[in-house]
Amino acid sequence: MAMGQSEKSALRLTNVSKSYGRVRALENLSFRVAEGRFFVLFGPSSVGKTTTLRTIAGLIAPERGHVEIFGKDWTHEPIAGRGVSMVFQSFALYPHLTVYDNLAYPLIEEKRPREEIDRRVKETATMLRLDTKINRKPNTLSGGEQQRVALGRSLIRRPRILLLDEPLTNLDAKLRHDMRAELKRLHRQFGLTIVYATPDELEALSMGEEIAVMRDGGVVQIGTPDELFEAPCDLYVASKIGSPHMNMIKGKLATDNAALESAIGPLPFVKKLQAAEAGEAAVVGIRPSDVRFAGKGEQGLKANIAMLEPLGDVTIVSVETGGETLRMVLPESAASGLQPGQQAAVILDPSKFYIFRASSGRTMA
Ligand SMILES: Nc1ncnc2c1ncn2[C@@H]1O[C@H](COP(=O)(O)OP(=O)(O)OP(=O)(O)O)[C@@H](O)[C@H]1O
Repeated sequence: MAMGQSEKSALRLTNVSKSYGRVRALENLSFRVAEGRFFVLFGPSSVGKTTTLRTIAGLIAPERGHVEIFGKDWTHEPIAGRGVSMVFQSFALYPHLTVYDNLAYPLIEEKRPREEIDRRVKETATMLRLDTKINRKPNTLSGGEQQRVALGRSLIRRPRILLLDEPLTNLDAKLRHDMRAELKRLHRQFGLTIVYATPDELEALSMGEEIAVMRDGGVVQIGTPDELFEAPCDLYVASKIGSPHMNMIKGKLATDNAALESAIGPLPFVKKLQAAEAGEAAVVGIRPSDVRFAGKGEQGLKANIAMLEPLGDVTIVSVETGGETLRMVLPESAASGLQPGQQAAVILDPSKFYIFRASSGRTMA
């Protein structure tokens, strides 16, 4: 989902760089977020997600680059007036205050009239389904309810952009699931622009309308979940998007550039590669769902079944062939009866190959 020309940008970062002493946290970071979009910053720990959010919020001034919010350059402007609110990973509620007073706090700080505060607290509590909990203290609430109060404290300011820094990390699996749905509902209902940082692939793919995959303080690729899954720009993105992860087979290109010579044998391509050097080191990627057992009369790669992981409706089957382990995803019914140690023949569908240049990791085909 590339941003259309007609779409208004809520946020635009251009070549933002920021260091902490010798640590380069952000390096020429650029991206745009359209108004109303659920935008995810996705990447492992230390790639710079929190630093990015803090820069947008105005808590950090970058050394280089620009931060524009709704068309205005805020790079060197104060925090107030940005219309941006941030929910931190370790949200801290005031333990001695009730839910009502926790929600009211930002408006009291803004010295709003009492009637307005009362109305907005009640509105926000209803919106977050906290209306029956309004007189409780935080320590009598569940983790999910506490998280909703923290969210409410941000939303009550009516931000134009909401920044969320790994907000579900401290919740258990069931609550995370519920909160994902809740956040999607809030986003749809109120048309908020959200920038959501997470190292969790499932969160990124299930909530993000657009995802920026980050590495080393920069953005590697931006796209919808489908775009990142279908057309990863390099090995890094290919290995981070899709579960179970893509199988990667190393080798070198055959002299005619029409196959990979690998430890498991030659893997012929559907089409000869252009702009490749014969003998060049390359990697073939194939999704576990595109590996299957050979049918009767079909010639497949000789393999041994190494491990079975039943997940309910599907089973992940790991097979060993030529010193490589390949994962396959099979429907439960197709995996029943399989045993570790059994011999099998597997087929890799060449029309589903991703081919990467080993030196740069970039996608070649
Ligand atoms: N105040 C600081 N002083 C020094 N180094 C810092 C500071 N804050 C962050 N860093 C470093 O900057 C880099 C980026 O950190 P950042 O917190 O932005 O990453 P992140 O992607 O949010 O990670 P996480 O998922 O663990 O929160 C890291 O190497 C981190 O150690």
